[in-house]
Amino acid sequence: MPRRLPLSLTLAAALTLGGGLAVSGALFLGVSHLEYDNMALAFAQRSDERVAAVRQGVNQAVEVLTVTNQLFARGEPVSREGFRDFTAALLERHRYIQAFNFHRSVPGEARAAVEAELQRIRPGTVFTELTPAGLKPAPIRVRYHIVDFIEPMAGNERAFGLNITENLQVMSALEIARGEGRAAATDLFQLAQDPLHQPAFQLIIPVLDREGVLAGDTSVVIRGPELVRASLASAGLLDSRDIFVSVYAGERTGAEALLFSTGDTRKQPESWLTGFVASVHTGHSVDVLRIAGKPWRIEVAAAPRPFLPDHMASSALLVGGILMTLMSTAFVQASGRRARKVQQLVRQRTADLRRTNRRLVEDMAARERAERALQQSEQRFRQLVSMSSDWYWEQDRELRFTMVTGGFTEKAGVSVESLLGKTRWEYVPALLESELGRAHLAQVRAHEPFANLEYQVVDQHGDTRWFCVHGQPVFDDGGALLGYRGTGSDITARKLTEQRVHHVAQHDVLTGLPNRSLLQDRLGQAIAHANRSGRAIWVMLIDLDRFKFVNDSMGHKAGDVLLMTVAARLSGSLRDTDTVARLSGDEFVVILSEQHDAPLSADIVQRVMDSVAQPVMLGPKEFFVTCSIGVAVYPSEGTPADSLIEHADIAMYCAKKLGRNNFQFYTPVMNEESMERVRIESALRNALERNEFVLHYQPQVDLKTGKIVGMEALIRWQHPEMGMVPPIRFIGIAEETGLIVQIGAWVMRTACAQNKAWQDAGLGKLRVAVNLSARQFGAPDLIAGLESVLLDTMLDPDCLEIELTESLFMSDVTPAVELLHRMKSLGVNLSIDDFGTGFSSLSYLSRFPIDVLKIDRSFVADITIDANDAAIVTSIIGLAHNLKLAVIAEGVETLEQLDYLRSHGCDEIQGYFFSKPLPAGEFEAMLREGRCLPAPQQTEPEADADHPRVAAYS
Ligand SMILES: Nc1nc2c(ncn2[C@@H]2O[C@@H]3COP(=O)(O)O[C@H]4[C@@H](O)[C@H](n5cnc6c(=O)[nH]c(N)nc65)O[C@@H]4COP(=O)(O)O[C@H]3[C@H]2O)c(=O)[nH]1
Repeated sequence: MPRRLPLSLTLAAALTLGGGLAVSGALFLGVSHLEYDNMALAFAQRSDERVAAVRQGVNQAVEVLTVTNQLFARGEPVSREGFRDFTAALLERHRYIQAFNFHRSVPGEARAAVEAELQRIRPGTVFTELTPAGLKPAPIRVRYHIVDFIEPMAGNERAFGLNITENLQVMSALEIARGEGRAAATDLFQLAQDPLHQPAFQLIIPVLDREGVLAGDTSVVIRGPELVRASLASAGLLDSRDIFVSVYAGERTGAEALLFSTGDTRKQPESWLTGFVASVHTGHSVDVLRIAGKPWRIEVAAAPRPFLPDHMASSALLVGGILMTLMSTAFVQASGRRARKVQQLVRQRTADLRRTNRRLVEDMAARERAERALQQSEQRFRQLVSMSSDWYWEQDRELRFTMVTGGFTEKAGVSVESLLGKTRWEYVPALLESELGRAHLAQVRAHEPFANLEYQVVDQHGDTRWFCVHGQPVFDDGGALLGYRGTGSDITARKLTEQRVHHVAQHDVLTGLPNRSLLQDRLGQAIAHANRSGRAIWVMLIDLDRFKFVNDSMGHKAGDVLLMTVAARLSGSLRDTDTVARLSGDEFVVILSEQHDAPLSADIVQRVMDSVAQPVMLGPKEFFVTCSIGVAVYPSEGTPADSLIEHADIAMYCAKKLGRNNFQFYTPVMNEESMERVRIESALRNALERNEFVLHYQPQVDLKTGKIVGMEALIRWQHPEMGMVPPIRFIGIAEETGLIVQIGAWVMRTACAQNKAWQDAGLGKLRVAVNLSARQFGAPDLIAGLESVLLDTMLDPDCLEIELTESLFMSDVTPAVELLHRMKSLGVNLSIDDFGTGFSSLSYLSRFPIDVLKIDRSFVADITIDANDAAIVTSIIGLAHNLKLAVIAEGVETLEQLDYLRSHGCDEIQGYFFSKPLPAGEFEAMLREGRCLPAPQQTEPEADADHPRVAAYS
C-alpha cells in the first residue's frame, strides 16, 4: 500500500513533483548560469569597449598635447598666431579641451620684461597668482612659471600671465612628467572659467631647451566630463540606455571624484528577487586606468532590466519543467489514484472474492449435502419408482421425450427408444383425434399442468394398453418453459375393470345386450344422427309371448336360456349398426337406423319375428316361443324423440292384444288406449272405496246332470264414466300395481258371502270359484285372509274353489307346495285355471293338492275343428282323471264343444253356451229357475270312482 501524503498526494506523485521541480530548478539554475555567463561576457565586452573608449579619448588628448608640445620642444620660436592656428583646429576637433597652454619658466629677474611682453599682447597683463582670496598679482619669486600662451584666449583671459609655481598640483604633475618623460596629469580641479564648474584636469608635458633645462611646459586643460562623453560618443557608446558608465578621477568613488556618469553604477546588494526577477545590475565592472600617471576608476554597470528577457531559455525551461513536473505529477497522481482505485477495487474484489469464496465453499458444502440428499432422494425415488407401478418421464421444450425411467419397458411393454425424441401425439397420433387429446394439447401449449390424461397405446406385442399420465411444466428462472416432466402408469387392468364395470353397468348380465341405460345413449345417438341425416329410425319393442309361462313352468334357468337364445337371434337377425337391448324381463328393444342403401321396411320386423319364432331347446324339450312387437318410427307425427320407447311399448301392447306373434306400428290411436290405461290405473285406486266393483257369476254346469254345481265369480267394474269395464282391461293393471291384493280380497269375501247367502236362501250347496292372482298367492296374509273370510261368511270351505294359474306355483315348487297344502288344509278346493297354456312339468300335479284342472278356452275354442286342440283337451281330461282330478272346460260356446267334452269325459263346463257371467240377481234368478243343460245325446263315459267329485259327476 503506497504511503499517502497530505493533500492526498501519493508518494510517487510527490517524488515526481519534488524530482521534477528539483530537475527543473537545477536545469533552470544551470541554464541561468550559462545565461549569466553570456550576459557577463557580453557585459564585459561592452564594459571593455567603454573603458577602451575612455582610454582612447584620454590618449587622444595626450596625443594632442604631445603634438602641441613638440611645437615648442623644437626650440624654435612659436608665434602666437601660429600657436593659435595650430590649436584652433585641435580645439575644433576636441571640444572637451578648455585651453592649450604654454607655461614659460621665467626667472624672477625677467619678470618685468616678460610682463611687458605680455602686456603687448594683452594690455595690463601682470604676473598673477590664484589665492584663496582670488586672483592676485604674483609676489616676487625667484622663478615664475607663467601662462605665456593660451588658446583660446577668449574666456581664458584671466589665466594669461598666471603664475603656477604655487599650484602644487600642476607643479607636481610637471615634476612627474619631467621625471617620467611623458605627459602627466593633475588632479581634478574646479575650472574657474567654466560656467558649469565642471571638473577639469591638466595634462602637462615639460618643454626642455637644448641643454635640457626646463624651459616651460605645454598643457591642455581638459574638461573631464566632456572628454569622457566625447570619447564614448565617438565610439557610439553614449546612447546605450542599458548600460551605465561612471568615470572617477582617482581610484575611489565619490562625488568629488566623479567625472562622468551615465547612470548609477554603484553595485547594489543582490537579492533572489532582484537577481531573478528584476535584476538591477546584472553586470558591474571596475577598471582603473593610469591616465597620464593618474588613476582613473571606470565603473560600468548594466542597467537594471527585467529578468525574463535575458532568461527566456531558463525561464522557459523552468516553466516547462514545472509544467512537465506538474503534468507528470498529475499523471502520476492520477495514475496513483487510478492505481489506488484499482487497488481499492482489487482489495474490494479480493474481499468480495474471499466472501464469495467462503460462500462458495459453504455453497459447495451445502451443495454436496444437497447432492448427497438428492442422490439419496433420487435413489429413494428410483427405488420407489421401480417398486411402484409408475414410471417417470421428461420432455424438452418441444415436448419431445428426453427420458423415461422407472422400468418403463417392463411396466408399459413399450421400448423407451420408441418413445424418445417424439412428442406424445407423435407416438400416439390417435390422441389428437379425441376431444381429451386436443384439450391436453391446448393445456401443454398453455404451459399448464395436466393430470389423469388417459390414452391407449399399442405395445410391442400388439396389445392395447392404457396409460394414465400426469405432467407438470418446468420453467427456468426467467419463466421460460424448459419442458415437462411427470409420471405415468399402466392402467390397463383398471381400464379393463372399468370397461367391464361400465359394460356391466350398461349391459344386461344375462344376455350381454345393452341395458336400459345404454339403450338410452344409443337411442340419443340414433336420434341425433336421424336429425342430422334426415333418415328415419325405428324403435321396436319386442315382448316374448308366454315367457312368464316358460319361466314359471320350466324354471328360471329355462327362462334364462330362452332369453339368451332370443337375444342371440335378435342380434343375429340385425346389422351390427343396429342396437339390440334388453329392456326388462322378456322385453327387448331394437333400434334400426335407416341406411342410404337399405330403407327400413316391415320385412325387417317380420324377419325379427321369424328369427324368434324358431323352436328352442329348453333342456330335453323343444319349445316354441313367439313375440309381440311394437314399432315406433322417428321422425313421425305424434312421436317425439323421448317417447319412442313408450310408443313402441304401446304398439307392442296392441300387438299383444291382437293375439300375440304379431307386430304393430304405433299410431296416435294407440296412444289413446294407453292413455286410457293410465286413466284406468288412477281410477282403479279409488274403485274399491267407491264401491264400484261388482261380481258377476258364470255358472259351472255338471255335464252329467246338466245342473249348475257352481259358479265362477268374475269381477266387473262399474265406472261412473267409463261404464262397465271388463276385467281384461283392468286386472292386468291391478296386478301390475298390486291393487289386485285388495281387490282380490274383496272378491273373495263378496263371493263367499254371496254363496253363503244363496245357500242360506236354499238355492243349493253351490261351489263358488274365485280367481287368485299371482300377487295374492304371494301375499303373506293369504292363509289368514282365507280363514278370516271363511270364518266371517261361515261358508263351508268345500264350497269355495280357488282358481290358480299354472304360473303361480311352477317357478318355485317347494314353497308353492307348502302354501297349497296350507290352503288345502283349510278345506277349500284348488283348481288350475287355463290349464295347458303353460309349459310346466306335469309331475307337480301328483305332488300338489289339486282338485280340478280347468281347460283353457283357447283349446276349447277349436276343439271341434283342430285335431291338436282336441287331442290336448282329451289328454288333459285323461290326465286329470288319471290323477283323480276333476276337469272343467271353460269357454264352451257351442253344443258341439259341449258334446265333444261330454263325450270325452269332461266333468263340468262353463261358457256362453250355458250362460254368460251374470250379475248376482240374474244368477240367483237362474238358480231359482233351475236351469239345466239339455240332456246328453251320447253314452256317458264311466265315472271315476277314485275321485269323489268325478265320482259324483258320474
Ligand atoms: N269367449 C268366451 N269367453 C267366455 C265364455 N265363458 C266364459 N267366458 C269368459 O271367460 C273368462 C273366464 O275367466 P278366466 O279364464 O278366469 O279369466 C278371467 C280371469 O282370469 C280374470 N278375472 C275375472 N274376475 C277376476 C277376479 O275376480 N279375480 C281375478 N284374479 N281375476 C279375475 O279376468 C279374466 C276374464 O274374465 P271375464 O272377462 O269375465 O271372462 C271370463 C268369462 O266371461 C265363452 O263361452 N266364451
